[in-house]
Amino acid sequence: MVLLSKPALEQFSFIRNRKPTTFFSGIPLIDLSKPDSKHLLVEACEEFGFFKVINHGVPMEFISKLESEAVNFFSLPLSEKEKVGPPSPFGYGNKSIGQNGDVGWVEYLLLNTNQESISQRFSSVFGDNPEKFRCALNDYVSAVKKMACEILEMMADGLKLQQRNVFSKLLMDEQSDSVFRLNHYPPCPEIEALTDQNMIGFGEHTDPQIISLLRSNNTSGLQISLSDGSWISVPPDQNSFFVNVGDSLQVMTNGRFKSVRHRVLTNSMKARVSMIYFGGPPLCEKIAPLPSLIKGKESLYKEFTWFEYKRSAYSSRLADNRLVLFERIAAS
Ligand SMILES: C=C1C[C@]23C[C@@]1(O)CC[C@H]2[C@@]12CCC[C@@](C)(C(=O)O1)[C@H]2[C@@H]3C(=O)O
Ligand SMILES: O=C(O)CCC(=O)C(=O)O
Ligand SMILES: [Fe+2]
Repeated sequence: MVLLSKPALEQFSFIRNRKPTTFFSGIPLIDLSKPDSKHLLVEACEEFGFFKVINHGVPMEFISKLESEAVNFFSLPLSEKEKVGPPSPFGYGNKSIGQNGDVGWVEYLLLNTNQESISQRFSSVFGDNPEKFRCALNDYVSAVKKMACEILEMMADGLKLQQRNVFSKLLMDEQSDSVFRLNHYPPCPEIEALTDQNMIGFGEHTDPQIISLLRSNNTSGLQISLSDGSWISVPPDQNSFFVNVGDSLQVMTNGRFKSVRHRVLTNSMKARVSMIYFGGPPLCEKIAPLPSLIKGKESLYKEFTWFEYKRSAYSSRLADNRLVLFERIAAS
């Protein structure tokens, strides 16, 4: 990324009242090796829509290999990276997020998890060994998807649902519309010194899918919003995964689980590199509250297909509440 002139800076958002970061120590910690974690997991999804996972089973080798491929890619000259951009919606993006005017201090690669299309489009930038990137991606995504399914099955158990694969089967489906994203947030010490504010790397939003699994290097920046609207900084941990409840899971649990609003502030000293797997259902899948989670209550959402939701998401701004369109108006 290149440094910007003052007028060019105006397109970015900043956070005022810059204070030294204080990290929140109350993020729920889920140990996947303990079957009893299912209760903690349900509590975490109800209170925060967010938690940290240890003993996740993803080999460190897979993580390091993909991270190093990502670092290599982002170190290429801009002209090379732009050969696989702009994202439509997949591909390399720089500062622009989505198609509707959102910008952040970030560059990224947005991919669908269909390996065929990745290899074809990316072979030019991955130079003499595109296979290496493809393998690293494949190993990582398969391991993370497995973890996502385990977590979703523990959630179903914790919710006492009869069908423990009610959520995970959507990710396991061949047609699952899952997405993978590599984000790079370069440090920007000059800009932050000039303005004495933190820049927004990735503006506030909720993830539309069912579940997102995020792994970052040891650079801070991720913040989540609590139910009172305050923002808290998540202590980075390169050995763990962070999990977000997505909008679709909020709907399927009839609002019992909350999709977490989150954002990323840039770190003025260190680059942040994150890799996120967004587990989504097939496009034709009907998303609606599960009957057993409505019992005795009102259904809070109308039924819609993932295709309908996604179409509406892609015409929204990042910070929009995308679920309002699908809420049922309570009968009075
Ligand atoms: C501004 C946008 C970017 C986004 C598509 C959208 O129109 C609204 C949702 C955004 C988001 C957030 C989570 C990850 C992501 C890939 C997704 O599925 O929805 C992004 C989309 C994107 O970056 O294209
Ligand atoms: O890069 C991060 O740490 C989070 C980014 C994010 O929330 C997203 O890509 O949806
Ligand atoms: Fe996100």
